[in-house]
Amino acid sequence: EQQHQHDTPISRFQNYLRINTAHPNPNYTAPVSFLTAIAQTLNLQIQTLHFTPSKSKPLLLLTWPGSHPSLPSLLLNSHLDSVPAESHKWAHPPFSAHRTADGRIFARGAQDDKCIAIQYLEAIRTLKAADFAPIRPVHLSFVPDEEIGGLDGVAKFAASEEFRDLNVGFMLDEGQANPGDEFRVFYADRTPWNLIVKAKGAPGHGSRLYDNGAMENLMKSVEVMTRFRAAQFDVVKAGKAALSEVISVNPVYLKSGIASGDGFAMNVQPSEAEAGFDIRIPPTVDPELVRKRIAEEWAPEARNLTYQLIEKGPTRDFRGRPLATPTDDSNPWWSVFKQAIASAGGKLAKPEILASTTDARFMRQQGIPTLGFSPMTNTPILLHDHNEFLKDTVFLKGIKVYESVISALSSFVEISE
Ligand SMILES: CSCC[C@H](NC=O)C(=O)O
Ligand SMILES: [Zn+2]
Ligand SMILES: [Zn+2]
Repeated sequence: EQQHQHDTPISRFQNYLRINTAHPNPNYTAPVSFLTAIAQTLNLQIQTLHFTPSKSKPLLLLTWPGSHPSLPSLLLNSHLDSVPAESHKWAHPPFSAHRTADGRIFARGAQDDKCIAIQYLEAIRTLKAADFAPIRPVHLSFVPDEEIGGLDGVAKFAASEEFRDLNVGFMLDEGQANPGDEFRVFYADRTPWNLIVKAKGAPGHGSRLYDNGAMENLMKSVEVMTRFRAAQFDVVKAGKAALSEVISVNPVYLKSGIASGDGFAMNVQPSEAEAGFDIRIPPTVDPELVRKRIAEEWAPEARNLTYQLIEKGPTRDFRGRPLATPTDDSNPWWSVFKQAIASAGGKLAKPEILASTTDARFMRQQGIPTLGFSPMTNTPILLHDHNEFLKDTVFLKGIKVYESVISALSSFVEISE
């Protein structure tokens, strides 16, 4: 039966997955054309925005107008790009969107996050077919470069006049799968920092023992950071916090040595050494304390160390508050969202902080309440992994969930006290 249906929610999902938008050279033209064509069939308003002079990083913005255009709107966000895939390590090619007999659809982006892009649109298709009309405007943004930090995507969009004109009251962005049967929801991300520590020291013969070599200076630094890492991890291991609630510090590269031929001069102690770290800061931590720790303990000048700290996005909103969206009755959007999940027959897990990072931080910076949500239950967490897949039944159930969520969020009118 399925084989005879060439234009279904599943086939549209598969066709979207077949567009290779993996870094380092994501094709942004093809997905924008593909989604534009769908938007035309749904009679949505269509805009393509550019925030780079070369116009190579389009942002597609769709609008379903509301009957009360002056009310704050709902924004549904997803990113166009994906991380690279090592094809030869996959059971099915990562841009084939191959569907197995048991319904698993394999593709890079199946979970992260092309599912939600098509689910938003399919939910709108169903709602329109049922003559549902939103009170608030509903906007959909399909953005470039999330996987590389979003600086030419959401960061510029969130700061733009076009964005201000949307008068966004609430945003939904991507979340993460759950192997269990509850829907996960995320009220904050951790902020990513890159730290590069550089050591200098006296060079010398490989046989000599002396103080203050570059390697020794760097390794002391690595030791101190490793101890901090272990202490944070112990808190998690003791069950006192989730992984996403502590600071993570992970070394990602080490660089030193005097090149010689195909290898290194083994009897020369080098005069320079360098290490790179991925650091993630939860919203509960004062970032200033981490900056201080880096300067005083991890890379002190006194040990001949210098460092470069690249903070990839904000840690506080424009009022100086942590980037976290309230998930209690103080946030009317939360209550409506929660109720809509229940109406769709779903169970909601306890709201979490996301261990990684999404575009949501730039919206929270603007003070816009934003939840991370990808309706994937009974699904292994495969984002950025080999053999990323999503089951057809899970994908279709997600459309139903969004029908409930989009209709509820776009039609509630806040009762002011
Ligand atoms: C430097 S921002 C990188 C954003 C990226 N997002 C998804 O994986 C992440 O590493 O969490
Ligand atoms: Zn993602
Ligand atoms: Zn990702």
